[in-house]
Amino acid sequence: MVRYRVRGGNALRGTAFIQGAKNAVLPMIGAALLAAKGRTVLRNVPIIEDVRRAVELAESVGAYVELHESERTLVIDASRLTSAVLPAEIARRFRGSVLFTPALLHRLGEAIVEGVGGCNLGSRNLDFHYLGYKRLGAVVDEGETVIHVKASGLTGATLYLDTPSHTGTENLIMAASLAKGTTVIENAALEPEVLDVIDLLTKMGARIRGGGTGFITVEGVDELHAVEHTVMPDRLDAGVFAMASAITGGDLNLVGTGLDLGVVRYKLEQMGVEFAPQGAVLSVRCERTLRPINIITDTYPGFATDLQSPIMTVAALADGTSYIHERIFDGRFALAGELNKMGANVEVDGNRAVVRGRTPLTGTQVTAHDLRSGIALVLAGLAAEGETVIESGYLIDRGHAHLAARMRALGADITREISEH
Ligand SMILES: CC(=O)N[C@H]1[C@@H](OP(=O)(O)OP(=O)(O)OC[C@H]2O[C@@H](n3ccc(=O)[nH]c3=O)[C@H](O)[C@@H]2O)O[C@H](CO)[C@@H](O)[C@@H]1O
Ligand SMILES: C=C(OP(=O)(O)O)C(=O)O
Repeated sequence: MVRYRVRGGNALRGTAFIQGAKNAVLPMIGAALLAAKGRTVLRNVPIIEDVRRAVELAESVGAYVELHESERTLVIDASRLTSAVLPAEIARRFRGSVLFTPALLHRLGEAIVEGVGGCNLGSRNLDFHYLGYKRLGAVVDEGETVIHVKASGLTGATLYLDTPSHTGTENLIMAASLAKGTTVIENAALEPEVLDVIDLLTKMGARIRGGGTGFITVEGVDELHAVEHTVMPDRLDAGVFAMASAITGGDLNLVGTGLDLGVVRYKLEQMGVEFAPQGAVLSVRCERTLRPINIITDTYPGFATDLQSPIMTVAALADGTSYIHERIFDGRFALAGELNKMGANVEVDGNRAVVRGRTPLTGTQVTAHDLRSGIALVLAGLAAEGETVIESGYLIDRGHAHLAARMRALGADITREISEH
């Protein structure tokens, strides 16, 4: 059991180093398995539990993988894949496991998916993935627990996503990259991480046009080769550090190549947070009482659902009533009950929440129900009086690298503990 212990009241000051993006590196590990020769090198890899699970999963299908933690570098040799099975005990522990299917399909002619994990956020369907594979010529056998996808070569087709699924877009681009002929993906996801994956695949030899337009065309090629790529910075990690600066009255300099917080920055500015880009560094501070905010989550370039829980904590500390409308997932308000235990006043009605601030927060024992509610509780702990103990800290470690050490370096009083129970 991992738990985080936070004693609130310290302002966070200094330079925060933003990790590489979880939601870019996971599809990249899946993409590396498409290369039948050579070694792929991924740099700026976040040392998070999801990456460790992805390494285990890649090894379980026969890839040779080196994770050089202090160099934040992965070396992946997928020249000898030996198993088409994505075993339940690893695959059920992270969502990114879904991104291994295209490589197994192309390299071994089948993928046997024993399970897919990820944050528990209500329904998380995969129908767009499987419908897409079918339209490319695969046979998909959806059993009670195991899904078997088979194909002796894929052929390009026109695909349409009902909503622009993030991993769905990545999977269908990977599947189309080695298919015969042209594939068109309509209503594709626009997320920057998807564009970073397209950059990697393009370096590998894939022919992909239209990234970022919602309308992607892929001309299939015969093979993809192993290359080197640097993972983009994690805008969710950056958003969390910006919020930590804001709610503690701190002053942080965020460092992460080409960091772009988009709408998150504008929403925090509406709340009174000041951002000052200084060349490659983004400074964040807040010297005034926070104003309340309205948030509607959406696919990119809308407000990212993954920062909805963290901004709920910020809203609880703002002076007035904030409104949050969650439009991506139907079960992403598990944070509300935990925040209320700390003294917040959050009322949930379906996919809408009303946050009445400002209420003083007091430390107590709380539970992370998913990665982002976990990090939102760390934020609450930083601003609370007394000690906050956050159970189920593994969920936080799924997505944030060396969190306690990075926050301690900025003045936070936070420790990460491991116990038997
Ligand atoms: C590893 C990774 O990149 N995870 C991210 C990815 O998850 P993930 O790719 O799983 O999220 P999707 O964009 O696919 O899902 C968004 C919504 O679409 C629905 N849907 C999706 C696919 C499908 O085939 N059918 C369907 O109905 C889901 O049930 C959900 O309600 O995007 C989410 C939304 O930005 C983020 O919260 C996750 O951090
Ligand atoms: C929902 C998330 O992750 P995953 O899709 O990996 O479960 C997240 O990062 O908040």
